[in-house]
Amino acid sequence: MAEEDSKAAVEGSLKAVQEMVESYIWRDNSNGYGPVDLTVPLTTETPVIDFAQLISSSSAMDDPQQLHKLRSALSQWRCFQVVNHGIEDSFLDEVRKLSREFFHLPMVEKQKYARPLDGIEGYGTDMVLFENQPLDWTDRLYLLVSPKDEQKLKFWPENPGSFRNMLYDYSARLRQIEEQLLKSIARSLSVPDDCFLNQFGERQTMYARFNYYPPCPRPDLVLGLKPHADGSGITILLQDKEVEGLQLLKENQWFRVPIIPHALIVNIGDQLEIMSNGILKSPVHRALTNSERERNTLAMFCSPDTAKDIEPVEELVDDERPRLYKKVRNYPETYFHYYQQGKRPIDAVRI
Ligand SMILES: O=C(O)CCC(=O)C(=O)O
Ligand SMILES: [Fe+2]
Repeated sequence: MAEEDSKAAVEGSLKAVQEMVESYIWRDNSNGYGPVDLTVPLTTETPVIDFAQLISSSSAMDDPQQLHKLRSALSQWRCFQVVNHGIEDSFLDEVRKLSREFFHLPMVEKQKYARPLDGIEGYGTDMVLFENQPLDWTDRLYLLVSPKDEQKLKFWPENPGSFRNMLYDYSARLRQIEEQLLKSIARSLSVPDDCFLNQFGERQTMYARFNYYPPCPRPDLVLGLKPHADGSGITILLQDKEVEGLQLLKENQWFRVPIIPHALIVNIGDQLEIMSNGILKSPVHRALTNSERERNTLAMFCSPDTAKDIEPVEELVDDERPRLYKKVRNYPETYFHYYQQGKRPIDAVRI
């Protein structure tokens, strides 16, 4: 190769790397969520709900105090941490260990479960749908867990060996917690216990998203996960036990969510916002990166059956509070489209 040509080739590839790096930089252009900020306050008051006490308050012996606590957690933070949920600490540690082991496998092994270009399930990075889309500094494994007959096992890792069983067990345990929470949330709003669950239907969906954030040299410029609210009904998140990273937007200010090692974080998704006629709101949140340590989290998205219409429950619509959202079916479809543009999908279904 002539000297000039090889110089051009080097410059070309440097430019390509430069462009790649640029595409990870979070630019706060039009959406107003602000720049990456590593110094925001820690939320000392993120509500903590004792699940065992909450459940006993949903039985005949009603305990209004727990329901009030839940109601105020939801209206102030739109999110809470659940302790005493009945899942053993050792099992949660096992879930974390297996997910870390998966992401540490050689790329050729992980590629066996790679997400196809036109699909959403499998192992991979952000779907790039638009020019200038800021990329998330993360690898993910995204799997549909329910309904069972729609699982695509070809994307479910067989390595580590107990990964699949772990996911079966974990999702079954979470399903029970989810159903109890939806009943308690309904009760805290003084509407019939089953009104949200009925809209979720017999074939409600559950997706697991394993998030792996590798160490990033510029946590001040690059986000692990850009600001978003979840498109689920509710999301149950297992945070990393040691490395913090989740931030929550409350009244236009970002707060760091503290680690409670064996708690589950629950947040409202857009579809429960719709069903509650906006009395509940889905919180905007984002994940930061860390320059020294990787971070692993597992989000379980629990949502209504995509073949069913969802809409505000009638008990929460009246003359004083008119209906605020349209009837929608298959909300996740709308969601993905808007999400990747950094827009709020919920705005598309407001009346
Ligand atoms: O990793 C986190 O802390 C947040 C994950 C999350 O928000 C999501 O997967 O939707
Ligand atoms: Fe999220």
